[in-house]
Amino acid sequence: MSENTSNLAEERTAGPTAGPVGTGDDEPIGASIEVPDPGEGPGSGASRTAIAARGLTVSYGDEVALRPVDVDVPERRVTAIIGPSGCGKSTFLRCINRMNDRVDSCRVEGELLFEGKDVYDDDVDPVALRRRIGMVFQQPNPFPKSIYDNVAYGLRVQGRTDDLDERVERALRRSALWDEVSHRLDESGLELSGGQQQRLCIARAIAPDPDVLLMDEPASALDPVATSKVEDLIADLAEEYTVVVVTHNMQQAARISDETAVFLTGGELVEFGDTATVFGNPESDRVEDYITGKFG
Ligand SMILES: Nc1ncnc2c1ncn2[C@@H]1O[C@H](COP(=O)(O)OP(=O)(O)OP(=O)(O)O)[C@@H](O)[C@H]1O
Repeated sequence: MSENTSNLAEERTAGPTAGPVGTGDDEPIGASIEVPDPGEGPGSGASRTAIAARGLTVSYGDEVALRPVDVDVPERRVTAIIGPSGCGKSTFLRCINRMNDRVDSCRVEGELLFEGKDVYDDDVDPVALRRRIGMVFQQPNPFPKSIYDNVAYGLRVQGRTDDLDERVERALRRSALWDEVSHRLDESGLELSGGQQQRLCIARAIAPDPDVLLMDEPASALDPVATSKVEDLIADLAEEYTVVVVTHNMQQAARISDETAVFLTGGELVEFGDTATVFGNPESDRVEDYITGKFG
């Protein structure tokens, strides 16, 4: 994993993290969710904590969006965040790399620790933080630049232009896009299909080699084939990165994640645990009602 978090305060770099954040409608809840066996999953095995919330509370003006949240997100695993519309999933995700800083009315209390350091400490540079915690949004949002320049963007901003070709190729291979674009790297990223654009955005996010990848409904704007490719990719990425993914789609959460956090109305984290247990044998009756479609 990476060097000490103290460099969060030292770097002055920009990452390609900005972009539209979409919100979608809840997808219909399927009658049956295939539950993996406990211990199965993309990144099975003991893992240390990468991100921890301690009494994390978030309000927009007078409206409380997250009630005190305590959670430990393990390193190099896929953690899914599920829950009904408006329960604070995106708010939680955006706390992790301080995207909420951009919202004037947003007030954050409590602690959000990344490798033990509170990301809201005064000496943390949010831009340096976002270099280590990349983000992918619901709507694919490539820059109006070539495929190559999209992937190279964050590296160039950081002045890391040595071995640029190799780094771009590696990110595109890691995103399962290289074979489809290697012969047309000079073409605009906007000319790719929606699913390819989303994998390009993933390549752009991982090219600067972050530790964490935050994904806000990364497949909800995609067709089933493209969704399946992105799901496969998410599982692969957990070999190298800590992945936190917000999804409305419970089947998807069950398929791709090792851990699942269930937020319910009012911004309450009601259950967090390994995905097989959360879906197969939840502790909370409210969570059981939610995942079986009795409300939500
Ligand atoms: N920029 C904002 N300004 C004011 N209120 C906001 C803002 N963003 C979110 N909220 C409010 O905070 C609450 C949580 O919203 P959030 O987008 O985090 O929920 P969500 O679970 O991700 O919803 P969805 O599944 O619909 O995307 C909602 O009541 C929402 O209206």
